[in-house]
Amino acid sequence: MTQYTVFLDRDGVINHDSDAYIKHPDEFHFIAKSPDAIALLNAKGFQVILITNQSAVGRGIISVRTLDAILKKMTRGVEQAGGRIKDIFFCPHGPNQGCDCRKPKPGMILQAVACHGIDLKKAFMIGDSAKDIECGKNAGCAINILVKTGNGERALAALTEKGIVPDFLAGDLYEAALWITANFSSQNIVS
Ligand SMILES: O=P(O)(O)OC[C@@H](O)[C@H]1O[C@@H](OP(=O)(O)O)[C@@H](O)[C@@H](O)[C@@H]1O
Ligand SMILES: [Mg+2]
Ligand SMILES: [Zn+2]
Repeated sequence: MTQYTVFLDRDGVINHDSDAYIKHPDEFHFIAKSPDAIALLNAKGFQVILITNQSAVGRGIISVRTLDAILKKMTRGVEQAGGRIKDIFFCPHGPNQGCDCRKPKPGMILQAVACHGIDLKKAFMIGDSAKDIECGKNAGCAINILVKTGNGERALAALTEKGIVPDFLAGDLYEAALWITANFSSQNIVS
């Protein structure tokens, strides 16, 4: 039976975001209990996959090498808390490059589905921006959760404007993980 999957946005969900981009590992700071949230999801049988726009690369602000160092710091912190991120998909392109992977396009999620045989009826997307929720919906994730950290409050207003309602609104990633693990177990999310 295929596993449950939680797709996670990075900036504003796992770590504090910056309007000036996260340009160096020293600028990467976990949001409280986000590593514990990933460990909790794993402990209950949910695999976690990262889906992140990193236009700072395409804008020439950081190199892929620096992005890799930032992601390694994130992965180390998650593993120290007993969690594991199964795979990382990032879009390095700028908004004007017309790629298929930049959220809200579903490309990164569809790539993950192809790589890992993911059942989207058993998949969640958690993000802090409207583009994360739209990405999850565009890909066909069963449950799309907005967190209030990062851009969350602005995103809620933007989504409401568009008539898009997240399936759940959580204070932060840890609250989202508590809700997921309390409400979903072995049956499909969408019958
Ligand atoms: O939240 P995720 O997808 O993990 O990453 C978002 C980041 O790539 C950056 O995305 C940028 O948007 P533009 O890409 O410049 O439109 C801005 O929102 C930055 O504040 C933010 O750090
Ligand atoms: Mg974000
Ligand atoms: Zn892209």
